[in-house]
Amino acid sequence: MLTIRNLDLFYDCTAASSGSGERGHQVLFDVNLAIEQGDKVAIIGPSGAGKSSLLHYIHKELEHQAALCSQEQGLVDNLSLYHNVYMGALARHGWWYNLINLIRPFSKHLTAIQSLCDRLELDQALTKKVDTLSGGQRQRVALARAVYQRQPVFIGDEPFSALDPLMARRLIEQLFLLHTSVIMVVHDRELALSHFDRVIALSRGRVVIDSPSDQVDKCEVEALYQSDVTRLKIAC
Ligand SMILES: Nc1ncnc2c1ncn2[C@@H]1O[C@H](COP(=O)(O)OP(=O)(O)OP(=O)(O)O)[C@@H](O)[C@H]1O
Repeated sequence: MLTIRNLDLFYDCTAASSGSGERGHQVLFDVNLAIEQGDKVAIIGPSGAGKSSLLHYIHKELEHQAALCSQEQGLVDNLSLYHNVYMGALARHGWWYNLINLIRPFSKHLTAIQSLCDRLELDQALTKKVDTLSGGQRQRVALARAVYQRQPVFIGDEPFSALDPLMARRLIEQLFLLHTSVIMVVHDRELALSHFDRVIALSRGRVVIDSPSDQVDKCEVEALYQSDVTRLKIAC
């Protein structure tokens, strides 16, 4: 589905064949990856390792078959939960259809969005404005909007950071049912190892682990995070 070879990425997200100071701050170094259809991939690594940068690069490459749920949710506060989720479907319809639906929602979409919200444990009225929702509820609205794009690939940048771990596990199972492939930055290492088929770990812009999750050495993962802490302590 996607092959990345010798990727060097700079802060302006320009890909180049080799590292060079003149391109600015380099964030990814010589990344080589192949992502297949059906893969359920967790991307882990310490803060600043380059996870979001890699994820956005992957989204750019898979743009026409992938829905992105990014950290910047981009919800429209004075619109309802329904309208925010419906935004995922805007590209599937013409402007006239979208305009009518904005004024008077079609029952077909009301039913589909209600059912999706039920699956994502979002038990709020569809008419509720999103600025009255909690952080975790807003995160699930953003999640629902991405799912409502109905793309085969789901790409998520820590979409569960405001949710309790048990709910996060249930929602991942729903995402796996709703998408052929899932590629997600995950902060919770336990979750990455227990629920995803494959784990990619980054450290300082390099891929240091790319393995089936049941073959990942947990000590190696912990050392990855620990080495970052040690580095910080030495710097202090
Ligand atoms: N737009 C940007 N301009 C300049 N530097 C950037 C930009 N975006 C990211 N960076 C830098 O790139 C590096 C990797 O950032 P990135 O957000 O990809 O890391 P991350 O692993 O996702 O971090 P976190 O877990 O904290 O979200 C960091 O050093 C960051 O400061």
